[in-house]
Amino acid sequence: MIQVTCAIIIDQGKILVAQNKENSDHPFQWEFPGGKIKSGETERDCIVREIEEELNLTVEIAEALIPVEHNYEIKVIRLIPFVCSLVSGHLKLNDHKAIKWVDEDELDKLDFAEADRVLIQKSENRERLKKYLGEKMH
Ligand SMILES: Nc1nc2c([nH]c(=O)n2[C@@H]2O[C@H](COP(=O)(O)OP(=O)(O)OP(=O)(O)O)[C@@H](O)[C@H]2O)c(=O)[nH]1
Repeated sequence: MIQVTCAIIIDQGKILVAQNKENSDHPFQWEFPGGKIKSGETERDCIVREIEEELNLTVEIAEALIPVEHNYEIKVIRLIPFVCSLVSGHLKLNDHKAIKWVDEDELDKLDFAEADRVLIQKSENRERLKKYLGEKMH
């Protein structure tokens, strides 16, 4: 099983979602940015590193959400989510086709990678997310 962290970055009540490139495993689908945990690395170190690498942003972890496991047949992943706030940085798209900031109700309309859909549909994750939405985190 591949261990993958992802960041649900919330700023001013909106959530950052990232679109995969055409040549990725899930072309044009949306996901939360992140990536595979390197050996010897903590989950928390991994997500902060990945967001720097992929988006050139520094984030701070607010809370861990509940991980989900998903079998894509070609691979099984454990997706480990963290709610994060923005600290600094100028956004660069180093890995993705696009990003956008969405409201919570838009999450259900996006064409997400399957693991991400399971993640956001989990009622406990949804409940935990709500407390960061509609308010500024700083
Ligand atoms: N980052 C990320 N990957 C996800 C999500 N959902 C999901 O199914 N995945 C899958 O999990 C795997 C993560 O791999 P990755 O390519 O993002 O990780 P990485 O940056 O460490 O990869 P690399 O160093 O091998 O290029 C991919 O197969 C990706 O399709 C998600 O929300 N975020």
